[in-house]
Amino acid sequence: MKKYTVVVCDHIHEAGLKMLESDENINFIMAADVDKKELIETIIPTADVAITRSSTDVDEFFIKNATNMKAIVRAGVGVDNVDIPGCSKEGIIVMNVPTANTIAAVELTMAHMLSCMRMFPYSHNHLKIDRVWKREKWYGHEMKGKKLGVIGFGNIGSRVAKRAAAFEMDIVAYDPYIHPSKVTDLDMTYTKNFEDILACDIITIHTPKNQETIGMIDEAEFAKMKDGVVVINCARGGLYNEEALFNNLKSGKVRFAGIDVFNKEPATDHPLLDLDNVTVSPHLGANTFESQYNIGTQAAKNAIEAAKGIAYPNAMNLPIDESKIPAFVKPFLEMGQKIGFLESQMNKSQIISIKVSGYGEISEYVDSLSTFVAVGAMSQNSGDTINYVNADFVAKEKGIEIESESCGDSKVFKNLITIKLTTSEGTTTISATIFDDNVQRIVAIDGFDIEVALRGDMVMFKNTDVPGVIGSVGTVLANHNINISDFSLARNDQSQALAVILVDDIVNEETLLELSSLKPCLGVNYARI
Ligand SMILES: NC(=O)c1ccc[n+]([C@@H]2O[C@H](COP(=O)([O-])OP(=O)(O)OC[C@H]3O[C@@H](n4cnc5c(N)ncnc54)[C@H](O)[C@@H]3O)[C@@H](O)[C@H]2O)c1
Ligand SMILES: O=C(O)[C@H](O)COP(=O)(O)O
Repeated sequence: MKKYTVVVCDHIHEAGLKMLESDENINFIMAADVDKKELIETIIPTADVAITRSSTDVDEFFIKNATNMKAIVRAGVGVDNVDIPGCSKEGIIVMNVPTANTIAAVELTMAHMLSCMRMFPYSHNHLKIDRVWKREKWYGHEMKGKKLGVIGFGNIGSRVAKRAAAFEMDIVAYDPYIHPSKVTDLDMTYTKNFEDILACDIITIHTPKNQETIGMIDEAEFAKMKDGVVVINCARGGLYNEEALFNNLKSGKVRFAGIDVFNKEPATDHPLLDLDNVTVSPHLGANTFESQYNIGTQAAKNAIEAAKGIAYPNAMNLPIDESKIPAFVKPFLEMGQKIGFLESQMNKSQIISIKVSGYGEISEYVDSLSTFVAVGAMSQNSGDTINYVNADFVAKEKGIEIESESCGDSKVFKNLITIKLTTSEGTTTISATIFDDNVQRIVAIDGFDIEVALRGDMVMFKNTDVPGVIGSVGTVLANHNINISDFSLARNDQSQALAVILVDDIVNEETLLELSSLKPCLGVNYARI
């Protein structure tokens, strides 16, 4: 029985571990407490799938050692510590578990907000640790009537806003990537002007960490804030420049900050910890029993499915999200891959370019289609190492140009794809469609209108259009004991003919040579689909 190795690199809920343990196809290794260098050097090379969290960086070192890896499941949301392009290059699919910890992070954000407004941890410690009862020291501020600036109105930001609205706060949201109605439908203010956020009483950030958002709030932004502003970060360390945050907390410009995440974690020696106007937590946004149960079980399920090649839920680097494509597209993708494979066999030399054109509704999906065609075309030379994740990278590395074009409607077919493969020795162009009964059909090869199925062993015989050719070709094949299952013929206006012959047996070199030595022959190609 085939066994797949799933390595768990960080702690996940026991229920998830049990799922892995009880699957008979899974060889499961719990490596959360293994030193990271040892993990990567000795265990990662054996893994088909790895489950990670923010404590395991999937960086160049990790990827270099992930020689057997098919997929990585990030048991949580943030993938800022996963080198996604690096994984794509090696054909590793990256998945996350996007919404399972949303509520946990939302509620921790509210906890920090309330703590900052009432200095709660400090009054708590004053009484509990120092045993001082000094109520006049701990005047807080109310949330009601204050302006809350929410940066990033996704799963977490939008829910923080709803909870803050229940505290009767005025919400201003900044998120250029959503439709404003997502905010205005909730009777909140949507702004495209970042300064509106900087003018708020409390600012909370909920964006991913990427090149655009790192240091999004720096000295210049702090300078524009209200004196006595409160800032919260339960998203990712570094979204507020930490040095600027420290300076502005120290000066009192920022009255209080609630911080769950740090640029470098673990952060036990961070300067922010020396200040007495911050509430801090050690990256606890996802740490509730409910959320960890949900994440652990979903991550385990996804890892098992990915290991077995069944599904890749929430894959971030596949060319297409299968759950979002209409059913009619899938057979075209499959057929595109087959045609890429066929053309690369018809024209066995260095591939220079691949051009994919789509007519009809399929034209909206030509980009995804071109990836599938590239997988088919390159698999002839690259075998197992080519897949949908790395095809575009490998093509680029090999200097293969991939082009896709969306054309209008086809004059004849509801949907039509045309794939042109250019190699150092010539060009092959095939057009194909899917008939209503879901049958894949080639409808043209190199300018010949010919209807052919895409299957099995195919001999393409091109000749000058003179009498007797069909008989001669049939005789050669019969002499070699090769049975013909289908014979299609087309002619062009240059007195040439093309026969596509589907045969039941493998055609060897000797037979192909004999065919090409027939007098009217202009070329013979053979492909196995
Ligand atoms: N502290 C924790 O333990 C914890 C837990 C869960 C999530 N997170 C982090 O919280 C953040 C938000 O997670 P989510 O689940 O809400 O993600 P999400 O993808 O649902 O929402 C992110 C939102 O940010 C917006 N955005 C992106 N770039 C932006 C920009 N430049 N300016 C303004 N808005 C921008 C996006 O349009 C999106 O609406 C992520 O960084 C995630 O890693 C932290
Ligand atoms: O992005 C996330 O999902 C959170 O930051 C949680 O990270 P963690 O899984 O390392 O706790």
